Amino acid sequence: MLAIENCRLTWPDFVADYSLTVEAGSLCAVIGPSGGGKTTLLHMIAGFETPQSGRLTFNGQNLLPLEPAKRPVAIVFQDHNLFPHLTVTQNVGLGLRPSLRLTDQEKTLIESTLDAVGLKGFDTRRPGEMSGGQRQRVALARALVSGRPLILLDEPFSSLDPGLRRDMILLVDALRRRRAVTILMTIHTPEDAADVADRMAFIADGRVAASGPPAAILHGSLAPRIAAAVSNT
Ligand SMILES: Nc1ncnc2c1ncn2[C@@H]1O[C@H](COP(=O)(O)OP(=O)(O)OP(=O)(O)O)[C@@H](O)[C@H]1O
Repeated sequence: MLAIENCRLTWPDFVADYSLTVEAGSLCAVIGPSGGGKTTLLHMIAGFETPQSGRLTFNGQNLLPLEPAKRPVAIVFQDHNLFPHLTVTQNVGLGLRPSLRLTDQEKTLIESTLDAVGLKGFDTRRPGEMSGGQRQRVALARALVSGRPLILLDEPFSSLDPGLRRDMILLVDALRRRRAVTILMTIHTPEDAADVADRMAFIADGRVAASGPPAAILHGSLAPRIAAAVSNT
């Protein structure tokens, strides 16, 4: 289980105080108004931001003393951070070995992961030769090959058209079931994830204002705030 207890971050114009639990192996969609603190939450879990107080554990392990590379966490950014001069295999290989001196076993793992995300045969392509959706699949494959059990997706599919976005969310759902990973995904279009997420967390003003089953969040007392947040993004 991912357990975030009163993790507090303070800047001159923004204060966050997060509390949230996410069961291991589940998919939690993080929604809320722009500037509410969704990305900051993911950055804190990944170790890019350090809370002044609070507790952050994953399956009982305290993450706070660990630098980002040592955390059991892989993060996929909206702009996917692929290197344009590297092939698909090399970009994914960076998730395993930054030196890119890949063993045969690692190359096989990359091949099977590319297959799992629907990119069989794309291994020698470069990002510039692929569509936006295909590039996001490469970034997803890089996170998956790392073998890290907690995957954070920060608005990964918002630049895709609605049909493709939905396909990608279904792919994420299938992969997390097959690989038993825990996923936190920020999303501007909650309805895309309503039937696949186990949990939805609504974040505003640096706090988790509510979390629970998607139907309860989307149709509960927060519905007007969620509708306003979605229409403003
Ligand atoms: N390192 C930092 N220094 C100062 N302020 C920061 C820092 N990191 C985040 N913030 C502030 O935290 C607030 C929340 O930003 P965040 O990016 O987490 O929101 P968000 O909900 O992800 O928004 P969006 O949906 O627009 O991406 C913003 O006001 C931002 O300026």
